[in-house]
Amino acid sequence: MLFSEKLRKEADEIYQGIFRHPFVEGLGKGDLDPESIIHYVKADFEYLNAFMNIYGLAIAKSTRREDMAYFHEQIAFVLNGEIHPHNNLCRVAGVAYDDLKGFPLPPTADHYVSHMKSTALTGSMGEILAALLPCPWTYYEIGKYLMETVQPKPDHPFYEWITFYAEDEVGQITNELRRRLDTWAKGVGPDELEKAKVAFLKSCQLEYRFWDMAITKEIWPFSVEQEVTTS
Ligand SMILES: Cc1ncc(C[n+]2csc(CCO)c2C)c(N)n1
Repeated sequence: MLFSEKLRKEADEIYQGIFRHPFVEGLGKGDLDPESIIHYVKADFEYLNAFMNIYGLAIAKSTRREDMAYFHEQIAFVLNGEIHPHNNLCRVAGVAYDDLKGFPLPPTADHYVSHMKSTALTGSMGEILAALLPCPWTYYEIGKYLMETVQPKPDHPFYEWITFYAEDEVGQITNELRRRLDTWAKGVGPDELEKAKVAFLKSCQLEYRFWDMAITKEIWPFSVEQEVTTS
């Protein structure tokens, strides 16, 4: 069994929890609370900015041009592609996308980004790939799950969101990340594999919590000024 297949098996309970999460159910039913959508998009815009920073850290660690080119391509996808599902969410919530940019990350999103950043700074290439993988992989599976269970028509409120993540492009991103992780895994010992597994499972848990964060509209306990470094 490939390393990524083992990871997927270990994380199955978390994936099933994500498919049944109220936010994901709401996407399927088309009846999400606009305030939860707004909370999600505000956090996700900054999460995606941090995600691009992390790809930049991965480039800094790369020793092969081929790896640099790969991470560079991924930045372009996040920059240009992920706008579409966000625009869909904003339209349903009745808000302008520009009004949701530049907000500090709520605690869970902050934790998720910190986990990926510290892994990128201190971990091996395999650990970095493992920490990044649940991001496209859980969304691709959510997309496919909603396609199968809801079979949305173009008039479904979240048709673009669902079809965007169920599409081949996100599938290919997932498969390419898996392929790279599996190649790395073949050349390292059990201690290295264990560290990558821990990084992967933590990101899966934080994907679950990210949905929770939107439903509960999670905020910091005190409203002190917080720095936002991107816009
Ligand atoms: C919390 C959170 N997790 C995953 C995604 C989806 N996503 C983000 S970047 C990317 C491409 C990876 O190269 C994908 C599929 C999201 N938007 N927000």
